Amino acid sequence: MENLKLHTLLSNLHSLTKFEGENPDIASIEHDTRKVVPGSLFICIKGYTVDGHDFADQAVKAGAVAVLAEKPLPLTVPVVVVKDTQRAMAVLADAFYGHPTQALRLIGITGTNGKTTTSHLIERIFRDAGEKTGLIGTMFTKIGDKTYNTKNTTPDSITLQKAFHEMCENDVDTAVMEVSSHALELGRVHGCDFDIAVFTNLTQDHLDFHGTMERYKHAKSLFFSQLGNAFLQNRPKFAILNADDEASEDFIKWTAAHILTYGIDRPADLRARDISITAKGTEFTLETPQGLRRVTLKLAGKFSVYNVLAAIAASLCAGIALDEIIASIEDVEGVSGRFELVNAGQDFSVIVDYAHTPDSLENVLRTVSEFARKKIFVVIGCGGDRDKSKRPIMARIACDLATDPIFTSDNPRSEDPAAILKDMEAGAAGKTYQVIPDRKDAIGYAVSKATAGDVILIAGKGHETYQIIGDKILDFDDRVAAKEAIALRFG
Ligand SMILES: CC(=O)N[C@H]1[C@@H](OP(=O)(O)OP(=O)(O)OC[C@H]2O[C@@H](n3ccc(=O)[nH]c3=O)[C@H](O)[C@@H]2O)O[C@H](CO)[C@@H](O)[C@@H]1O[C@H](C)C(=O)N[C@@H](C)C(=O)N[C@H](CCC(=O)O)C(=O)O
Ligand SMILES: Nc1ncnc2c1ncn2[C@@H]1O[C@H](COP(=O)(O)OP(=O)(O)OP(=O)(O)O)[C@@H](O)[C@H]1O
Ligand SMILES: N[C@H](CCC[C@H](N)C(=O)O)C(=O)O
Ligand SMILES: [Mg+2]
Repeated sequence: MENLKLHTLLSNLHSLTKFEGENPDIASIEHDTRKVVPGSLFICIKGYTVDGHDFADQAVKAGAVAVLAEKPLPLTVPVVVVKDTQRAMAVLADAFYGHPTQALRLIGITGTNGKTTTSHLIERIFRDAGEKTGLIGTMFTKIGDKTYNTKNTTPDSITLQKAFHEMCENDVDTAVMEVSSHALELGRVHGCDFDIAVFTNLTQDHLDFHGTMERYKHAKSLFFSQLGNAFLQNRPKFAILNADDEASEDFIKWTAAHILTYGIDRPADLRARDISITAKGTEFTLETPQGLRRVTLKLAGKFSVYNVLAAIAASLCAGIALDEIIASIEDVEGVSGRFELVNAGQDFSVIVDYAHTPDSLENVLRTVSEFARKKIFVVIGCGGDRDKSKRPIMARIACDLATDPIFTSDNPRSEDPAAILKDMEAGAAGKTYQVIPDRKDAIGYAVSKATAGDVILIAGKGHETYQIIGDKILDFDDRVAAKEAIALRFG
């Protein structure tokens, strides 16, 4: 990146009060002292844990040449005071990195479940169509063939714009990203010029953060109401909405973008009918304005059909040919940790899945029920420091839809694992279940009890390769734990 003068950078804020202080070169912008280098502009953010203003002097010691804050600070470098540093950070990040999303086709996916899966499907279609792609989401950030670890599903605005900038430098044509409700609420995607905004569904999660389903829905709706309000011929904006989810009815009213709907149960522009679940996956007939096609997926369940419909709709809006899209989709084997089969020579099925909400757990267990002929074991926990009200609901679903539910731990974080399990048990009064707090033991128990033809669903952690207990991040992978347990039993 070329250095920018502080005053030039600040002009992007369009503040009515002109900053008259010194005008150093800005080499980088950071909100985290741990990333500050000589020449950085440090932005103070009031966080949920600490206040970035308390770290400003540390930033200066690390080489920051200017500070953006919400109050005057006694520092040796210029301090620019704004009302809301979080908001200013998004504007400055976009400007510092050269407004990268204006040079990319940007596709975002929001919704409670299915964001990662749908984003991976879309990325695959565009790659097969010969485009260079970028991907940002829960599992990683990918630019061309390089992948980077991510902390958040949707990163903060600086990390985000930096990734987009790198995409532009690497000639990426299309960037596909997950847009979480937290990101929408906290303005992490302010300034991102989305071309296509996709909605998967809205069901219960994250009530610890949003408070009510209404507020949660409102956060999701921002994605569509903020989508380009100009009818540009060269860059039309599209909202891809799930006709079977009633939240879409409001999103349709609140967006000015062109709308394409998809669905199964209700009329939609793209509709799947005659769905049949086969041993190898799912088949359905696709109705589109461009004709009918029979589609054969290697992916399981009705919920996968929704993700596929959303991906097809987004790709059609970008002008990719329907038959090309279907060829790509039919070739997809699956997404890591989503309904992933673990085969280690055992005579029962073991499935690792990322279901960690009531709706996803119910969907995935219903899908299992469609082919399971004998017992269904489910190993399930609920995350610590996350929505407590979903715990009893998930436990009840596990008891209602599996024959052998086993409650265990899933990233207890700062909470006592026993207390989380008690919250779960409150939803399972009168039902039969086991409680095995150690996740490895819980998986071992299910594997030791399963017999030929049974199914074990290990839910909640999917692709995760860790278990967070207290402030320790321990190595843990459901797929490895299952394989080890199978090896122990069958030698
Ligand atoms: C609740 C929430 O969203 N928290 C996010 C927030 O953290 P925070 O407010 O606790 O930050 P903080 O630690 O108080 O720090 C405040 C400021 O001081 C700075 N600081 C702090 C310490 C230090 O030594 N030096 C320093 O400069 C920090 O960089 C920050 O600017 O800002 C951080 C940096 O951007 C985020 O990584 C962090 O996400 C945490 C890890 C998190 O768990 N978030 C979850 C709830 C979340 O956002 N989830 C959604 C996905 C949900 C889904 O997919 O279903 C997501 O998009 O990831
Ligand atoms: N369209 C869908 N509707 C309901 N459940 C789904 C759907 N797609 C996937 N799921 C279920 O949700 C789980 C998580 O899927 P995925 O990772 O794609 O969602 P996500 O929205 O990215 O989740 P997160 O917000 O945690 O990143 C899957 O393992 C599956 O059980
Ligand atoms: N994006 C979700 C992931 C939850 C995954 C589950 N394993 C847990 O830790 O609760 C969250 O941060 O709430
Ligand atoms: Mg995700």
